[in-house]
Amino acid sequence: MTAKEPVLTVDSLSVHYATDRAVPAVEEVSLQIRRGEILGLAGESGCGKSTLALGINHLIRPPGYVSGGRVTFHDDSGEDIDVLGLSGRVLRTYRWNKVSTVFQGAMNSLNPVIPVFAQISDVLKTHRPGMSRAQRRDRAQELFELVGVPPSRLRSYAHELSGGMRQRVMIAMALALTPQLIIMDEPTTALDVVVQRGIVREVSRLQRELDFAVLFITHDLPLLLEISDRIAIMRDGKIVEMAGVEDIYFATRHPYTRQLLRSFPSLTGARGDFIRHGGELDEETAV
Ligand SMILES: Nc1ncnc2c1ncn2[C@@H]1O[C@H](COP(=O)(O)OP(=O)(O)OP(=O)(O)O)[C@@H](O)[C@H]1O
Repeated sequence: MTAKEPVLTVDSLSVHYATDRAVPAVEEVSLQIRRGEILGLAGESGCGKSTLALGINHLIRPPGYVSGGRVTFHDDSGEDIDVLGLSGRVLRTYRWNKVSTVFQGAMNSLNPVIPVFAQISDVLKTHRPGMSRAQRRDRAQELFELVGVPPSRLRSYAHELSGGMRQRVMIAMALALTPQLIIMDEPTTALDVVVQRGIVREVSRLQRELDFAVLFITHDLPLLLEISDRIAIMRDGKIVEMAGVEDIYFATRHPYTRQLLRSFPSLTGARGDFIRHGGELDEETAV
C-alpha cells in the first residue's frame, strides 16, 4: 500500500437543509483524502465545511439530508466501505475504529463528572472488549504521553484541566483505536494562539509518527499552509480549488483563493517560509 492511495473518496456529495429557505450547504463535492496526508479544508464561515465533515461521518440530522452522492472508505484490509449505507452498531464501530473526529468545541463535550481516564477507558472497553483493566490503563497512559499530557492527569476531571489539555485529551481519545483517518473540524479555534500552535504542531508530529490521514478544517488559511500536504478551498458549498500547498500559495488559479490569501496580512511577510516542505515544519517561522 503506498502513501498515494486514497483512504476516503467523496463522490458528488450534496447535502441540503430543508429550512424555510432551502439551503444547499454542500453541492456535488468530490474529493479524495490520501493515506497518511494532511488535507486542509479552508473557506469562510458558512461555506459548508462542517456540513461536509458531518456528511463524511454519516452524521447529517434533520433538517439536513443527503440529496446525492457517495462516501467510500478504503479500508487497509482492502475492503471498500459504503459509508452512507452503514447503520447501527456497524456505523458506530466505523466511527471510532476507522475514522474518528474532533469537532469544534469538542473539549467541552468531556463528561464533567467522570475522570478523563474513565472516559478513554470506556471507549476501549466498548470497542476492545478483550482488553483487561491494566491494559486499558497502560493504553490511556501511552495516549496521554503521545499527546503531551502528563499521565498523572489521568485521574483529573475535565474542569481541572486547561482548555489546551482538554483538547489534547480529545485528540488522545480520537487516537485511541488507531483510526486510519482523523477529521478535525476547527479543533483549536477556542484556544489562544500559542496553545493553538502547540496543539497543531503536536497533530502534525503525531501524523508523521503514526501515519494516519487528517482532514483538517479551519477558516485559518495560514495555519493550513503550515501543516497541510494539500489544500481544498470551499465556497458556497462547492470545492473551487484543490492543490498542493505550494501551488495554492505561489500559483493559485482561482481568484477566490487569491482573495482569501490576501485577507491574511501576515502572509505578505517572509514569502512562503512557513509552508510545509517535505513534511517538516519550519520551527522559526511557524509561530
Ligand atoms: N442545522 C442546520 N439547519 C439549517 N441550516 C444549517 C444547519 N447547519 C448549517 N446550516 C447552513 O448550512 C450552511 C453551511 O453551514 P456549515 O456550518 O456547514 O458551514 P461552515 O463552513 O462549517 O461554517 P463555520 O466555519 O461558521 O462553522 C450555512 O448556510 C448554514 O447556515
